[in-house]
Amino acid sequence: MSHAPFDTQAALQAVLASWAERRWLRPLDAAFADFLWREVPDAPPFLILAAALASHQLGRGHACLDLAATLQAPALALSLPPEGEEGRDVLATTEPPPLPAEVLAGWSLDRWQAALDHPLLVGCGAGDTPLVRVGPRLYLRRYWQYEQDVHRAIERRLARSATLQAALPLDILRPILDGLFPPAAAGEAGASWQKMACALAACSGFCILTGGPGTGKTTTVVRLLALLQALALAAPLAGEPPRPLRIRLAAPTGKAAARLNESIAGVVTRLSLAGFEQAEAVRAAIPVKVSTLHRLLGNRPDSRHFHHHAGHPLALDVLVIDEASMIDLEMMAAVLAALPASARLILLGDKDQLASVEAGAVLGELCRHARAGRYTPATRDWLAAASGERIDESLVDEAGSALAQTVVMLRHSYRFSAASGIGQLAEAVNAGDAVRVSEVWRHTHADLALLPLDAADETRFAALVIDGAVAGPGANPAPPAGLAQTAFRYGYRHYLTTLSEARPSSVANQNAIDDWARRVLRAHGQFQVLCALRRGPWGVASLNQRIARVLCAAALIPASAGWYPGRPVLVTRNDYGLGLMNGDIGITLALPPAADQETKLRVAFPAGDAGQGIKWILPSRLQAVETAYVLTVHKSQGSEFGHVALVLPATPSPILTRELLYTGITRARAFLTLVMPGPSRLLDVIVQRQVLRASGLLAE
Ligand SMILES: Nc1ncnc2c1ncn2[C@@H]1O[C@H](COP(=O)(O)OP(=O)(O)OP(=O)(O)O)[C@@H](O)[C@H]1O
Repeated sequence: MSHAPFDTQAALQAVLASWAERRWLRPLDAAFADFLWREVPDAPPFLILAAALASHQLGRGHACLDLAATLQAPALALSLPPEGEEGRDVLATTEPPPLPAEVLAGWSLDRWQAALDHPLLVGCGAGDTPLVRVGPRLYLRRYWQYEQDVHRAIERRLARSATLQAALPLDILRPILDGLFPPAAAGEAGASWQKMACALAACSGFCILTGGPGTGKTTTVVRLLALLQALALAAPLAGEPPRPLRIRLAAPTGKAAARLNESIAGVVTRLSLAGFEQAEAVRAAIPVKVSTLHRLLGNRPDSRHFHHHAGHPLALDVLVIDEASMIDLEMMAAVLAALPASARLILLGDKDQLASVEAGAVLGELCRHARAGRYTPATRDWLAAASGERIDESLVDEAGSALAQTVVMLRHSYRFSAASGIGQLAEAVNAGDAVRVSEVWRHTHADLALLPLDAADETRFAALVIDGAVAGPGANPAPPAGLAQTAFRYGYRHYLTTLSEARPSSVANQNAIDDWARRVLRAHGQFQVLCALRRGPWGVASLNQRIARVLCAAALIPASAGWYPGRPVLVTRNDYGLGLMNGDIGITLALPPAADQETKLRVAFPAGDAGQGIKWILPSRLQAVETAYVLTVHKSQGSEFGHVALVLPATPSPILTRELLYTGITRARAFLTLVMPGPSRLLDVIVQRQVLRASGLLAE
């Protein structure tokens, strides 16, 4: 009996066709396979299979196909069958397609790699083959190139560290650092890491500050920018007059840019620069405007290319990118290409969050060893002299890479105290520790609730979405009276009543109208339902409809479909014409009628780049929006809300991973309700499942 009954062109074409028909593969993946077969009719079937799967993996965020992982656990590595189709036959009339495990049965890594040995189609480096194989990783050429470009560009920047360090005399650096981190703050847990981060970043062309929510990434980067400006103003390069550095702040999405825009001005204003020689000049030289990466690079309509690139670099000295976990490989390559060789790149982000949905989990990959530190003895000693802080010996490693010397993980959360349920839960989930997760639920926390919810339990569902209420049998545990802080536990009633009660009576005063929109948007930010999946009864589509019905039945909104006042919408595609970015959230408002006119519906969006402004858009101009009573955790990245109700599905799915749960939990600023329609052991399964993105960024 043949081990591989699918190893003929006809058999494999039938497999790929059946997968494409079921949407297990994207039309693009199947078309790629067809193209290769047309171009090279004698290509081995398992080469074509690998090519189609490499394309499929790209669609799932992997930079390449990991052949070894695919052979070891095909369903897990490929996430096939996809979400919602596990274990059931959706189209009962047709024969179920063969599973990847059946197709790959009997194949070894050696044999698969040998099948890929085809010089016309698969190369092993530079060349013009459509595919590139590096060991067990198979790439589409473009993504191999991006990975190479990113790898090399980072190495080049890291190579400047020694020169930068040598050019930075400690007698200049140390007093500035001590001024930015006065001893009182240095005594607190975590402050020393912030100080060390500034020291390391000051002498590197590339650095990463990673840390969970509220660990002080923004605070630290503002101090770092003050340090860099103070150095530039005090000790200019030989022969040059002192000039402030040209610094730009950016974020991958409009939402993330808007959030940093909101916070950074306050942090800069509050920054204590007592004792600084040119304090106000330093402060004035720290920018407070944040743009999206697309805007910074100058996107060109209908093109993958940007206005700024290696041949036309950005005119800047320092680029800070916040929420860097959302940068995909292609964007990272574009950013690095457009940066002048002398510019510094500083990435801020939470390495444990979900990565971009596009291919490449760049930040996660670069921070793979951040927890372990891996600082060399030389770094330890230099840091001790530069900052007065000592690294714990467990984080020292003689063999630490150049990259490890410029990655700093901030380890203390200033937002969540040691007693915070959200903080403890996030940590336990992040550590993949199911026992600690159940331990968290055994205690009472003022900021955490667990709500088991039956699909048919309309009353409790309504209480949650309208008033943020968590009550009834099984709701665990109710905060004791002394701890209850109901003030922040809003539901959607909060923004909907702000909408009706704060509405100006006349359209004449634009300031009053804008102010009303700002209040509604702020109130809306106090509560958000999140979920994991798109499909099924606990997916985004059904939950959105269900919530609209509940709010309509409570007379909080006038309709549950179409455009109506109160409808929150999420932008799902960048629209440069309207200045809206994928992920932006707006609220539909009925403007008060001007004389003789009808009420006009407009959607109010925070203007983002312009700070506190409001953008008013006619609903009919919004081509790519969805109702946003519920967001997927993926879409919620880069946003935070006062109270988050995180709804898990009733059954496991490959989408449910530790990173997803962690990202969902950490979207909550003040209160988290975890809604569990399924058994509590589902949490254990999720906590133990990690996203492993195939990549070779650190593999060289
Ligand atoms: N060294 C410190 N001492 C005291 N408070 C601090 C310190 N660093 C940060 N904070 C406070 O902790 C809070 C969170 O800080 P910050 O916003 O800088 O964190 P972040 O990591 O950028 O947060 P986010 O997860 O929202 O991006 C702020 O209120 C800030 O003032």
